[in-house]
Amino acid sequence: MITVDEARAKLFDLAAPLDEEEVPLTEAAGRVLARPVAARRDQPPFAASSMDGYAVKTTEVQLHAMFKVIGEAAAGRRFDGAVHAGQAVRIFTGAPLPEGADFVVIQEDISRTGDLITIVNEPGSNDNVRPLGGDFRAGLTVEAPRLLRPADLALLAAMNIDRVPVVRKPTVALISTGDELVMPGEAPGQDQIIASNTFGLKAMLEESGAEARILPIARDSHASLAMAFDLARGADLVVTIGGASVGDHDLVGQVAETLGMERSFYKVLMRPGKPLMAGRLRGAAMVGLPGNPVSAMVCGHVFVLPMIRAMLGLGAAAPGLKRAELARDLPANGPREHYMRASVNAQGWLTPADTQDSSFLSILAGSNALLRRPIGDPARAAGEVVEYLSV
Ligand SMILES: Nc1nc2c(c(=O)[nH]1)N[C@H]1C(S)=C(S)[C@@H](COP(=O)(O)OP(=O)(O)OC[C@H]3O[C@@H](n4cnc5c(N)ncnc54)[C@H](O)[C@@H]3O)O[C@H]1N2
Ligand code: MOO
Repeated sequence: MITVDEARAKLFDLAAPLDEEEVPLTEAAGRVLARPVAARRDQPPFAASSMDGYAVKTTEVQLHAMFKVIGEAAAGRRFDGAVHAGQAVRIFTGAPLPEGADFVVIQEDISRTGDLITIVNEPGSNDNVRPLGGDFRAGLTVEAPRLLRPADLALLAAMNIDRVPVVRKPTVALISTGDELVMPGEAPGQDQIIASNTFGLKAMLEESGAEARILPIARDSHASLAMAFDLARGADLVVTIGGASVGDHDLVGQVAETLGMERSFYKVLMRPGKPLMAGRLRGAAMVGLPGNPVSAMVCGHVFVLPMIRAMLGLGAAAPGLKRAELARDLPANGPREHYMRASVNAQGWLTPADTQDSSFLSILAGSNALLRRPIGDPARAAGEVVEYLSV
């Protein structure tokens, strides 16, 4: 058996970064920028007023000074002409500063009678002018790879980028396997349960930028599993759930190998998640998750999400760990890396759940952390600092 880190390294070998595609700016949120893009213009493209007021010459700005208003400059409509000594142009926020003017006196500091204005309050030294290119100059680049957030989209728009090169979304085919499973909403037979893992995994994967497709449940037979693998053709990653262990009906590995799967590894020193398998099948990465619902979700966080990030060009990295103080004592850990369901409160105290059964989804859903206990971790006392993964 290999360690969690060794398994993840092997999974990264199966998860090469995908190629790029171009999408309209409106569809670029949450996507990963594939290569640097450069601003097509200066912003602002002219010296602009940052306030509503009057544009004048700095040298003439002083308390009680008087000016004649000779025109108006609004956002989108500049004043055609120049400001000379003793003159002012009515100006609004965002308007280009007229030629000859380099200061905007805000209207609160002005008294106006007809075409004449007087500065009635101390105007201060702030010129209320945004210089040309003050925000950015043409050629400024947004670097890649970068997960595009709302502020990035606003910046790209201002840069006049209407189509954005992004990394293609990894497509994932999710296959639940087992004679005991029915889909949510169906009427289960006496010995049946509802397929749950696929739904949790689909949500998890899509939150991370993949596109996941839930395939029909595969039954515990060669023919049914082979058909499911056929339906998965075209996906970048095929994820099976269940049938990974050593029972007579655990056929996933066997069937995948008959179809040509080159195995990368089987079984990891991990709890839950021991019977994890992975390989390459028909040009796609294949990951076989254990069927126990919590095991499948934990493996999703520890292995599948890092693979998705690698495919998105965000690098091959383990999920980030945070630190908290243990709220109670814990016995020594055994020979497998343990991911314990736990809750971290606002004060930073982490309480492991009393029940760690790898099939209890109610416990997982009530947790916000997976406490990571290294192989052979000694007993820990309340108050010790431990590492966890936010979930
Ligand atoms: N003799 C041994 N038995 C088992 C071992 C072992 O080492 N020796 N390992 C145990 C561990 S650990 C795990 S984890 C499970 C995983 O087994 P499989 O991957 O083969 O999973 P199944 O047997 O198909 O199912 C396990 C369990 O999960 C339920 N399940 C399966 N798929 C779904 C789904 N999509 N949604 C909800 N629930 C699902 C299934 O009904 C079973 O109850 O093996 C242990 N056994
Ligand atoms: O490895 Mo299993 O996932 O402990 O339940």
